[in-house]
Amino acid sequence: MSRSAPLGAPGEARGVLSSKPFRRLWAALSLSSLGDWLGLLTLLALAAALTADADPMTRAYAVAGAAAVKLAPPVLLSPLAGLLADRFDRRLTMVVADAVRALLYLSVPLAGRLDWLLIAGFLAEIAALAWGPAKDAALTGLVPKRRLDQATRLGVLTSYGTAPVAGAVFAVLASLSWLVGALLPGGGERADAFLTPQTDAALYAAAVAYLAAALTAWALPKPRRSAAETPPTAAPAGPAAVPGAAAENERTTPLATGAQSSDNEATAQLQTTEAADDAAAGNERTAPLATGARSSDNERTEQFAPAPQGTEAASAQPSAQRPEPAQPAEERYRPENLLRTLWQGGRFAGTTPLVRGLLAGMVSVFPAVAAVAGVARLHVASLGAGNAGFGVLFAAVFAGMGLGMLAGPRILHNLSRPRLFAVSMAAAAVALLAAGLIPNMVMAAVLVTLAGCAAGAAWITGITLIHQELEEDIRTRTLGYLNAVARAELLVAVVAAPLLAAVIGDYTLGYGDLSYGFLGTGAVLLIAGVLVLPASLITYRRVDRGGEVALSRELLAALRGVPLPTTDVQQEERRLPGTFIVLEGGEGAGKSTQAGRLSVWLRDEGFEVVTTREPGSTKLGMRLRALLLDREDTEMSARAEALLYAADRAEHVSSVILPALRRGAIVISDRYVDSTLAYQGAGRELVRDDIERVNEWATEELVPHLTVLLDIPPDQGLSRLGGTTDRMEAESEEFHTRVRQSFRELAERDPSRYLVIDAREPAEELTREIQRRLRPLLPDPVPKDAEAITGMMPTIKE
Ligand SMILES: Nc1ncnc2c1ncn2[C@@H]1O[C@H](COP(=O)(O)OP(=O)(O)O)[C@@H](O)[C@H]1O
Ligand SMILES: Cc1cn([C@H]2C[C@H](O)[C@@H](COP(=O)(O)OP(=O)(O)O)O2)c(=O)[nH]c1=O
Repeated sequence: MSRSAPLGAPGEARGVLSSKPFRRLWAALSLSSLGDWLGLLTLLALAAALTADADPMTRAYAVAGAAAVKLAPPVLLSPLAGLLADRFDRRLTMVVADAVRALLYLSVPLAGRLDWLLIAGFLAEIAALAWGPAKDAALTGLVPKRRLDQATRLGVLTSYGTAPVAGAVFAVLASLSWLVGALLPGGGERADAFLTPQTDAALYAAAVAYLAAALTAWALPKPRRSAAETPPTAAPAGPAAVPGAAAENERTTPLATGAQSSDNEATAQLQTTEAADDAAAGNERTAPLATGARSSDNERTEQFAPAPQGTEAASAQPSAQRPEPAQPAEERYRPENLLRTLWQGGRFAGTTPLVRGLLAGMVSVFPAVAAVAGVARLHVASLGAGNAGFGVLFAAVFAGMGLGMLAGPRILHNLSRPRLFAVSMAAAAVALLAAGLIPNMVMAAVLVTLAGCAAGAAWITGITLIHQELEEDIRTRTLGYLNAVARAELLVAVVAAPLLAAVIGDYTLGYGDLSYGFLGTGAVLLIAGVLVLPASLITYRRVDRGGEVALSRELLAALRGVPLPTTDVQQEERRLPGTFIVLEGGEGAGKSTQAGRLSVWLRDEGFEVVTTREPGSTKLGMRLRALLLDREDTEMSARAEALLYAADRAEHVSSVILPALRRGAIVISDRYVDSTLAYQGAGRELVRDDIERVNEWATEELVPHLTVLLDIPPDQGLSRLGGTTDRMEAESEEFHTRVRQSFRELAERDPSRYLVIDAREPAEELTREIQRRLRPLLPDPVPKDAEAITGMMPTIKE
């Protein structure tokens, strides 16, 4: 499993959304998720509203209870989903579950009672338990297998992307109904922050969203798939799942525990043979209990499902209509068993110190941010804001998280990932601390956004690191475990947060004329920050690989967007005794001439010298060189060209340069990575970052100690070369001018690692300049007899 494409990459979304049936399913999922989030918001707000006159503790119980009924069922009752899964037609299940939820949410404002609020909320979640597996199975049926991962990721992204939307909708509806209430006769008294009509509007909106989702699901086509494909194990959706883990866990995570995955394999095998049986026996093998329901569902489905393209003619003839099984065996869904995952998970988690540190960090950040959602309603009330403020705060946390996931790693891309992880954790902690201490609504919204942003960045970085660090098998289990822990934590944190706030209570601290309102809800945020801060320090210790550049220096460089000159340190880390020198420059600049002169000088000094060049210093390289410089082959795409140079380089580094450096030799290479950056990056106008990444990988991040840039105007360099030109030399003047400019920019970026000289000077003068710069870098000379080895290495043309 390769690293996942970035979440929600536009290209990715476009790819899956080009399928019309999936677009429908996606619309149904979006509407349903919107309903979920609106439901959560209204339940929390209404619980507070209905207990507005009660004491703070009762109110906290009401809010915590509302959170519990909404979040506990997916955690505690996930085995039930297994019983429900595949018992009924999936499309019908989705429609019914959405319709039931719509009716339940409609009934809440009509009843206007706390006990019914809690019961209705709970029942709605039971309906959601049936909806989830049905949606996942529908996904398998509608999306081609190769797109399934993308579709699942888009689905998870949508589940969370709708959270800030719901927050904003809630805020707008609350403000509007407040306004209407205030304008009505006697409105002055009714414009109360806790007034239920404000939440009623959002409940109606949730009901409308569910109804629209039901209608959209109704229009879904009947799934058809080939029998041999294995079922997906869907990523969890809805408020109870965890963004990063779910997004990255691909489709196998929920079945992450050992027992489950073996179950799954067994099922997959079984299903393949069963599917064949199905085709022959018309699904007679189906469990008796389900048969009746299925066949009638099936008929209905046949009537409503649009015929697939190209089969209209066939289906017009009754004899051609052979009922297909409503629930083909290969699509049978195995839901996750969250409790089992939690129970079994700890055994394999944390195989290396880095992973242990990451896991510890991630499980400490998540509940801290979840606590914000738990206290948000009561906190905004204490800050004098009403439901609209609650909507804003809720939207702020989730929008912040989304932003952090998308932008965090990009903005600070020069910071090492383990450090980015720990720094993001600390930033989330500080933002929470400040949010807890500053009793002001606007500041709360800003700080909570920042905390969400930092937590989102930490989460996505942690997931990426886990992907990098762990082998596929253990990684899948780890992500599954993490997902399960985070969901359980979300439940505990959201429920416990309001209770803790009520237990702490509000205080006014006075000093002379000054007074400071210390809020119980603020204290919860403060505690969250206080807990995460030391956790971030411990995590930093664990995940930081040590011996690197000071964090402050690296952080500053990352914020300024400049790469850190870590090369010396990296070389040190590698403990390579050799010295790596590269000559760069345009055509005819005199690189080979200088390489030859320098090697003569260095050998005289007693060093083992390896002079080499790119492309073409290895067997493979020679073939690549022939391909790359063949004038006949003008059709090559720029990317292919860049990759071929990188391939040549990978072979060069691993079979020539690194072995020589390990021996302690001085390696002089005529061209290296900068040539690709200049020729393919600037010359062919490819994205420099992409080339850098590919080359970092190809070279195992080997960076020269010194790069000598022989700078010369292209026309003068080219005029020095006699005879025929190769494919690159034959490029236009503008091309070579861009190449020259790019070389100069690369040198300016990191002057400590470059020597730029005017290559128009006489060769002897150039050699002297290089010698002056090189002397301090050279190690103690080695015995003369090492030169024998040098003779074996590829030589530079003179
Ligand atoms: N400093 C210099 N001044 C004038 N001519 C030079 C100088 N250095 C090299 N040359 C000549 O220029 C031509 C190209 O030099 P070469 O070292 O092969 O360049 P490159 O390897 O950069 O393509 C050769 O004929 C060489 O003798
Ligand atoms: C190493 C490298 C070379 N090149 C081009 C530059 C040169 O035109 C050609 C190498 O040919 P070569 O004959 O070795 O040229 P020079 O003597 O000037 O080094 O390949 C790239 O475009 N990208 C690269 O990464």
